[in-house]
Amino acid sequence: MLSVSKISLTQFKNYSHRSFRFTSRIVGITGRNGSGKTNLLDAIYYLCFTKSYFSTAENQNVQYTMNGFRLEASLQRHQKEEKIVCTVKDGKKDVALNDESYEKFSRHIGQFPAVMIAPDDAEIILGGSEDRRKWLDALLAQLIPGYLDHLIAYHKILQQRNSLLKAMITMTHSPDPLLDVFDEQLVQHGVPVFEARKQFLETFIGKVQDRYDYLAGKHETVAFRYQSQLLEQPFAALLAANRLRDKQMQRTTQGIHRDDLLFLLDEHPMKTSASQGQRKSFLFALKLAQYEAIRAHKHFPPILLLDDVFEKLDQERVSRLITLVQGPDYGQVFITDTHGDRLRAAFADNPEVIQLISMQEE
Ligand SMILES: Nc1ncnc2c1ncn2[C@@H]1O[C@H](COP(=O)(O)OP(=O)(O)OP(=O)(O)O)[C@@H](O)[C@H]1O
Repeated sequence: MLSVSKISLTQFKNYSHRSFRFTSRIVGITGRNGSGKTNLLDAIYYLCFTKSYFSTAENQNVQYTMNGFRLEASLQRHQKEEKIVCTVKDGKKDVALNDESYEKFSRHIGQFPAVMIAPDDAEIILGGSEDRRKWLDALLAQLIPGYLDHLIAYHKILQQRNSLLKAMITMTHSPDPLLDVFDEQLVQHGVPVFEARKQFLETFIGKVQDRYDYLAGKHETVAFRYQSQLLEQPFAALLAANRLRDKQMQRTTQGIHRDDLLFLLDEHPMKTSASQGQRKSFLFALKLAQYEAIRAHKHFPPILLLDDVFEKLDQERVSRLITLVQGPDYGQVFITDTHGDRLRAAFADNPEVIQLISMQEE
């Protein structure tokens, strides 16, 4: 079992300094709009992933006018107490587990698995292919050792290759020998990422379908289609066949950085055909299936962070979700809501299972 028992936030977003103790398996966080509920979930996410779920720019996590923040948490993992500290000061980040700083943050990912379900997740369906890759990569990084390292290396080489393609016009010598080297490295790091994505998605859809049917209370067929240029030809051949085109376009046109996922509901694209309610159910199903995949892989349940679920799902779906997360397959769950009464009522059958924390209390 993995759980957070204590967290302290200093100069993190709207928090000057505040500590919280978590004493139950289910923690309800209540408070007005803008009181910092989501920011608290994000702090927990940050400690697990060494980055915010919401903000890509680190300075957005630092309290306005300050020059750094500190997050510290005590966690229980397999009956052992662990301490994680993340600090950012003057743009420099440090992450330490039990007082030992990481040289590579990627070593931390997957050790303290967590899944966030938040309003912005709609982008996974409605946004561009980058949003879907980001979701899939965050998931696979927790499951497959080395996945993140391959992905980071791939993107670094891709950037160098693209810079070379742009600089080519001003060059007096042929860029081909250097492109050969980059291509070899792209294949070396791109193929394992492609294989991991392909293999994972083949079986994952079954889990999503189960969760969708459970939440919706009826059966509608959901499906994915993994779209990758690497399904058509081996990567090395693709790069070779498109070199001239890449030179003309001044960028790398083929590769796993172009992968996408097509989500289907009853064989129609979810993005354009599904209703808002169907999309919401699908997103929850996707995230819950993600949770289960991680649990099955790690042999212990991840931390589940549920932001504003009551605003997103109808009462019937919320009550199915609440029943599910109280079950034996789930570990520590954090749920935010603006209404304490609504949260209390949702757990009326089992009130002792939930600890309620109000943002208004200091
Ligand atoms: N870098 C920052 N420095 C200071 N305050 C910040 C920073 N970033 C965000 N905030 C503040 O945090 C608050 C938002 O907090 P959060 O999103 O956690 O609220 P919430 O309780 O989840 O609200 P809602 O119920 O509307 O979802 C806003 O008042 C915002 O101004």
